[in-house]
Amino acid sequence: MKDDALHYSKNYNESGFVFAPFNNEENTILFPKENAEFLQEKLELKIDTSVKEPFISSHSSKENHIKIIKKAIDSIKMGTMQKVVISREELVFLEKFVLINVFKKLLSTYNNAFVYVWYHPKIGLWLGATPETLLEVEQAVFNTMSLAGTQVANSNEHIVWKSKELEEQQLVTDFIKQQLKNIANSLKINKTETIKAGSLLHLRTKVSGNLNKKSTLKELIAALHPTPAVCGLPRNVAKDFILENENYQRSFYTGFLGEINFNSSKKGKKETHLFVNLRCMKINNHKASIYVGGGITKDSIANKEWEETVSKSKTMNRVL
Ligand SMILES: C=C(O[C@H]1C=CC=C(C(=O)O)[C@@H]1O)C(=O)O
Repeated sequence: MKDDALHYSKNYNESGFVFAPFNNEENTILFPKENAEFLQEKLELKIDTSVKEPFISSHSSKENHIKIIKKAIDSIKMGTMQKVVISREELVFLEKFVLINVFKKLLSTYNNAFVYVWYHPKIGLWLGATPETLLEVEQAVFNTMSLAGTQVANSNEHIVWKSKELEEQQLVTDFIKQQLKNIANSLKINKTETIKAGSLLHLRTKVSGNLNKKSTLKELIAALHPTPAVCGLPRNVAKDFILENENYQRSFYTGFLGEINFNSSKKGKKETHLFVNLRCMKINNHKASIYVGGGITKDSIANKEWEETVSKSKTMNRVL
C-alpha cells in the first residue's frame, strides 16, 4: 500500500482486498486496488530449524467456556435458537516470532486452504489458513459452501459422521439455500463430502448458481454473512447471544477476507474470492491470540465441544 490510511468499503462496489469483521454492522476494511502494489515471489518452504520459537500457551478458562456452552444448550432446548457457534480466544506467549517461518509452516500444514498474512499498522497483524470459502463470483456464476461438523482425522479409521454433526451441517446448507432464493437462480447443491483441513475433518456441501441480473455483491454478502457455520440460527438471535455471552471481541475472526472485483468494467475481470476467517490468529507484542469455536446444537455435550476447540487450537499452536 502507498500509505497507512484506513479505507473502508462502502458497498462492495470497489476493487481491492477486503477484511471484514464478524459483526456485520461494523466497517469492512478495504485495501483499494489503485493504492496497492503487486509483488510476486516463489517461496522455498524449507524452514530454518536452527531458530526455535518456544511458547507458553494459556487456555482461557475451560470452566468459563463450558459455562457458556451449557447456557447455549439450555437456550436451544428452551426453543430460543436452533444452533449457535461459541468461540474463545487462546493466548500464546511467544519468545521469538519469525513471521516468514510461521507463514511457511501454515502453507505446508494446510495445503488446501486459503493461507494469508494480513497487516495494517492501525489494525495489526493477522494470519490464517481457512478451509471455508464464503463466496466466489465470476461474471454471473457464483460458488459458495456449507462447511461444518468436525472430527479429528485418523488415517486408520473408516470415517463415520454422527447425527449431531450431520444435522449441524445440514442447517447451514438449508440456510444458504433459503437466503439465495431471491438473489440467484439455477441453484445447484452438490453431494456432501468430507474434507481435510490440517489434522481435522469437516463436512462440506458445495453450492453454486447464477446471479439474477440485478443482484449486487452487497446483497449477496448480506445474505450469506454470517452463516450458521460461524453464527447460528435464527441468525440475529444467535448473533445477540454471541455478542452478549462470549467474553472477548471476535473482531475479524469469523469475518471474511479476500479480493473483490465485482463491478470491474474490464472483460473477464469481474471476479470475487472471499473466505471466512477461520483457523486464524492475531499477533501482538510477543503474544498470539488464537481463535477457535464450534457449533452448538441440542445434541451437544459441553465437554466434547471444549475438546473440539482444543483440537482446533492444536493445529494453530503447532505452527507456532
Ligand atoms: C467456527 C469454526 O469452525 C466452523 C467451521 C467448520 C466446522 C465447525 C464446527 O464443527 O463447529 C464450525 O462451524 C472454527 O474453526 O473456529
